[in-house]
Amino acid sequence: MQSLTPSSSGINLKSLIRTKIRSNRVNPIQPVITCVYRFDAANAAVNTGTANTNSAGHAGGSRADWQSSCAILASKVVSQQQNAEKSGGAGNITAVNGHKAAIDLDLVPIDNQPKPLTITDLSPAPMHGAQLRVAYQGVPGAYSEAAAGKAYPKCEAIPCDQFEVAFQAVELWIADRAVLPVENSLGGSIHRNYDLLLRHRLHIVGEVQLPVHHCLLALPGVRKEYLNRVISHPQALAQCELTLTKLGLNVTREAVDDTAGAAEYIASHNLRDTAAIASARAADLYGLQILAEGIQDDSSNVTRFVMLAREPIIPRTDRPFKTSIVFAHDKGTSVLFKVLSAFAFRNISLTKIESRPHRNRPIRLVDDANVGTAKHFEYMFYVDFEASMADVRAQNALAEVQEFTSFLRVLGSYPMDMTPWCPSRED
Ligand SMILES: O=C(O)C(=O)C[C@]1(C(=O)O)C=C[C@@H](O)C=C1
Repeated sequence: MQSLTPSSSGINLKSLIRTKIRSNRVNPIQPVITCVYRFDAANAAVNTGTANTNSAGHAGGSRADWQSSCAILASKVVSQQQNAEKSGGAGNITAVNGHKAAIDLDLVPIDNQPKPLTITDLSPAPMHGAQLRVAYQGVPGAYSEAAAGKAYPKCEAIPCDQFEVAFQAVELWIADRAVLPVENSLGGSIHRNYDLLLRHRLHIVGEVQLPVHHCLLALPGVRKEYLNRVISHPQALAQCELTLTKLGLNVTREAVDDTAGAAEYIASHNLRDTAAIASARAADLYGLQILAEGIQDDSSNVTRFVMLAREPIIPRTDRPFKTSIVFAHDKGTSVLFKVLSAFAFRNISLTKIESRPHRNRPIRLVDDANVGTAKHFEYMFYVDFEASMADVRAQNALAEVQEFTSFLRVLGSYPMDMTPWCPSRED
């Protein structure tokens, strides 16, 4: 797997998306793309567009915004190629995604004029080669990067500073897939990603289980006794809570965006009183020494990641599949019991159930006549079950669930990660 840093890619993904978010400053917390079912109370507008459009046209993300992003991408490619030409490249007119990028437009015959870029031109594009571009949250050396490599072994991994940016990178065709953590065997669910799955329109197309083997990292020559602070991702700090105490460290714990980012921060700020909890690969990448290995409180520490794409995959029955759904109801507590029994009666095992408060975010429901109404629900329920949507049992179960619930969405039906994993070092 290749790791693509913003500078080496020539496209600074973070700043590209930040510029976009900044230019949409009216409502900065809104994602660029909003979900079809979401009612945006703040803007008193109903979003009825597809993933890339927003018919309400509010600052959150219009088609024009999306097109301007494509234009930024395209112009970056043109300028890169022009620079290459200036520094000794061929003097010919260069082609970008099959389009002529002429330096002197006046000299180009009319039928050779550049054609507008289309969605197909942008993905997969020659500028990225044939490699799948996979967005993950964190910097190189993060466990999410390792998960991206496990999910798509030859991928070009694209670091993103936030989970939301990874979602947007796929929606804006900057990446082909995102690989994001949803649950850890010690720390539990990563709630943010559950909320984002609902707000965005991406589909779960796979899952990977990654054994997470944490190390305590510090600058070369630093000893444990010198430490008064340990920094890492909040999940990693939680996963090592007991071991840090057992190691006799009298340290404060501080949360940062990701494990490898913590390692990088120590190295770049030359911090001799601070250690990071991160992977052995992060130690290699940022020139830190490993003070202690395997410091997670449970040797079989594993994080489950989901793979996300713009399009769903076709469910099959020739191998074990899992299906993830989210639903909401407003008819009292017995509904949850009925929903769960729809699976129990058909011998379908549930592997996960998660509830998320949802009171302040109305959902837009569309009826058969395509009339939309905004509705408030107390909770959203996320359920994973072991069956494919191609399996008639799953179809019948969901037909029944639909009768009991007011909102139901299939997040994806995808092959289960059956690879055996052991609590040994992965990285
Ligand atoms: O910080 C990282 O390295 C990550 O990839 C994030 C993350 C997480 O969000 O849970 C992933 C796996 C580990 O459980 C710890 C942290």
